[in-house]
Amino acid sequence: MNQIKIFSPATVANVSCGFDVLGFCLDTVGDEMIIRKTVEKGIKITKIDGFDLPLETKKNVAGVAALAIYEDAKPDCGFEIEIYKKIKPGSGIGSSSASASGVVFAINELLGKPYNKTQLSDFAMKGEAVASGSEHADNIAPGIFGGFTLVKSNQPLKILELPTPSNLYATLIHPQIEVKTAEARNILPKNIPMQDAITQWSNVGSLVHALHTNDYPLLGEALQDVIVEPHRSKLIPHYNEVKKAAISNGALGSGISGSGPSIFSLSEGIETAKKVEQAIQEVYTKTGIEFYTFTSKINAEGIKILSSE
Ligand SMILES: Nc1ncnc2c1ncn2[C@@H]1O[C@H](COP(=O)(O)OP(=O)(O)OP(=O)(O)O)[C@@H](O)[C@H]1O
Ligand SMILES: N[C@@H](CCO)C(=O)O
Repeated sequence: MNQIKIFSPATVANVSCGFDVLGFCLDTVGDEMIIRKTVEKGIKITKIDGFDLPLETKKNVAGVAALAIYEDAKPDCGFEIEIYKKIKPGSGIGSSSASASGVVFAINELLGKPYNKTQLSDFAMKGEAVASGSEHADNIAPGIFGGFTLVKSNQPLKILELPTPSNLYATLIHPQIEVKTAEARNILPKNIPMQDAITQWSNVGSLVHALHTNDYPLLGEALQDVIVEPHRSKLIPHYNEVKKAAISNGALGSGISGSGPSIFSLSEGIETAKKVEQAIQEVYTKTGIEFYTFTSKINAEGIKILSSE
């Protein structure tokens, strides 16, 4: 195989209570990438379509992630990368992570799959760090593994695959403002009250249990964030109204997607998710702020191969 085209999906990190550890994979939105072997050694980004991002290898998360796997594998060839970007950078649905995960997945395929998914996530994290200023795998893991994932530890990297309830749908709204992950991390407190920690870890445990037992009401109860949301929700206009509209129209719960500004809601069944999407659109239409919404099933597969030659 000399060339591969892949779909690298958008992802939702944190999932309310699981800051830096929980994430899930979306299906309807994602980037496409073409990666091909070259005789000339090294990593080159030859095209970025859609958004104005650096072509320079060491300034682009895709380039840095590609270098991480390339320097470890030491293959007898180089790689060039084309990125067809559909996920807006700074949207909170894992734009940078889709590039980092996609490229390492593709290079691994071109090399004959010498690495496992955890090793690929480790390489991708090196790229993600360029965007956010810290290494975290909560967007990368759901992209590479698919479904819901929990990052048990970063060093050594250990990722747990959680079950994906088949009738669970995510509705996303992306207000057209940019929140940089690095900035959204800087506003967080360094210490948290014990009572908040207790509430949060009770919710993380409950959410994992709910996924294992298909307990939708418990999943809804667990979608609470008493630590990060109070600080970051201030960066998102009409955040509380969106949440209220989603929940009063049947959503199990809502929260900030990654570091925002996107807001996610989870619903049981596509009909409810579509009703939630409409209610959220009504809230935002009145504000005059540009936005887009979409509803997606949870993508249990993760990154997909579109073609290869
Ligand atoms: N290939 C790339 N794709 C997207 N962003 C990139 C890429 N390479 C570098 N960047 C930089 O990364 C930053 C966007 O990443 P950031 O983590 O802030 O957003 P995000 O990935 O959409 O959010 P989140 O991780 O919260 O879902 C921008 O400053 C952008 O210039
Ligand atoms: N866990 C990360 C996800 C965004 O990259 C954060 O919330 O800062």
